[in-house]
Amino acid sequence: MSPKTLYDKIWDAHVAHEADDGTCLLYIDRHLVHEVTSPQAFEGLRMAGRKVRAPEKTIAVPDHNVPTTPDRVNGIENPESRIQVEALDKNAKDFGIHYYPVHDVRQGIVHIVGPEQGWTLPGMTVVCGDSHTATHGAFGALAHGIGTSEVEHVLATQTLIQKKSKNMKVEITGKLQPGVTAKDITLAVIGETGTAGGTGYVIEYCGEAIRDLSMEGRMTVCNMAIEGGARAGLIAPDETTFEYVKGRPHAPKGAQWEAAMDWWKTLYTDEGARFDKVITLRGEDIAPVVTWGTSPEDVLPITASVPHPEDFEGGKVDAARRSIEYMGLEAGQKLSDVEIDTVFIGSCTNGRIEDLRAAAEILKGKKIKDGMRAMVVPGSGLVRAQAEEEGLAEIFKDAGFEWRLAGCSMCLAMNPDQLQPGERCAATSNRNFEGRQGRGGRTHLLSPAMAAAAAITGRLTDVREMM
Ligand SMILES: CC(C)[C@H](C(=O)O)[C@@H](O)C(=O)O
Ligand code: SF4
Repeated sequence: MSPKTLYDKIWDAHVAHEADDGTCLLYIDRHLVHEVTSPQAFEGLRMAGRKVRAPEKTIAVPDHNVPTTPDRVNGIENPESRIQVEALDKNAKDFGIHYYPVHDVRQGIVHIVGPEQGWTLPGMTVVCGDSHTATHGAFGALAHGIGTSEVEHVLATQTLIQKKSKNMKVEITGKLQPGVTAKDITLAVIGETGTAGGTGYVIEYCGEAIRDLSMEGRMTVCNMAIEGGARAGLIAPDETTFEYVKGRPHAPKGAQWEAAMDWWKTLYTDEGARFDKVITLRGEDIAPVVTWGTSPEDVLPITASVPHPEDFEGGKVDAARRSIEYMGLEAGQKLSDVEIDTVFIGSCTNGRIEDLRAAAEILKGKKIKDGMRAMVVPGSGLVRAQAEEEGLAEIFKDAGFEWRLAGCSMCLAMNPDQLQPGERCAATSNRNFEGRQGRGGRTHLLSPAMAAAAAITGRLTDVREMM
């Protein structure tokens, strides 16, 4: 048998049918659902008189629209948001799927809840009507976003029509320097490949620096595969993965666990398997980074300066000029001189307990800059509870942060957590598009530790100065 990549193996194990032109019908193991991209899909089923094919493999949670203040128990004020969340409440009930409603402590961002509850397992196919489904690839699962019509198709059939992508390897060799995190890795990779570098590929991340990451760090890396244009990102499962999964509410148990492990242990890229594209970065060369523009590829070490548009080539010159103008920056200005007024710690990229620990470590015994608006939005109710138990919540509150309830929040500002025009935010999320965090708002992407450092000084700051 010819050697296979990890992606090849998972793909081959899930193809139910292959047409002559290579289009495949892929079996789907887990379907995650949130309130934004599912209402029409359920409505389609209803109109056709169909049921959800595998309700036991379908998991829903409201996250994008939910307010994160304690008064959310009184309901959602914004009518559009309320309609979407209420539709999910009703659809979950009518179709009998697993559901974590707003008042459930397990509620949170779908990509944090899935792994936390043990729904996401190695070797699975995982889909969701959401681009950051790539997160689940950290378990060695083939996980990617789908559109609303595909959501309906998966609900009805538990299959998806797909063509296979090409194989890309992103290797991070060696060790990371102090102050450098999974977020810096994933941003640095996009800085290298650009937002289109992964188009048409599924990325396998590998190398010592990836192996050394915790599961949470691996989720951060895979989360942003989509920002690099890839269909999905994945990491071969290992002891770190198995240990994380074991004992989670929906993970297999007893003999089923043993059987699962037999399959999971075969999930690696065979010696000699062929990749269509390979990128290698040295872990030692990665610095704490920050974005300066309005695309995730606009990334530089915090020690650098805002670039000059002329430094770019072709169409990028104009894009850089526009980015710098929108961001209210000046070419040549030191990034560490850029003043910020808002800090957002949260999102499916960096809203897990280790992210909160990393930020709290920097904030301990310190205060945020006068006038700064800073908030921590834990990725799930369970992350929030854990942080309270560990005393992290107190550290954040003592420093001057708002301590919120779980949801997507200011990552994309579909709920009331928004930037005002001209406000500038250091954010641990994954997209810095124009107006992403509120119309006219400006976003700098960075790691949780870097966000904490910026909250204290009031400007983009090299976290290594505070360690
Ligand atoms: C709302 C949803 C469809 C969207 C996505 O697909 O990613 C959102 O989660 C985002 O991060 O922009
Ligand atoms: S936290 Fe942000 S990136 Fe993640 S699913 Fe929610 S809106 Fe999308």
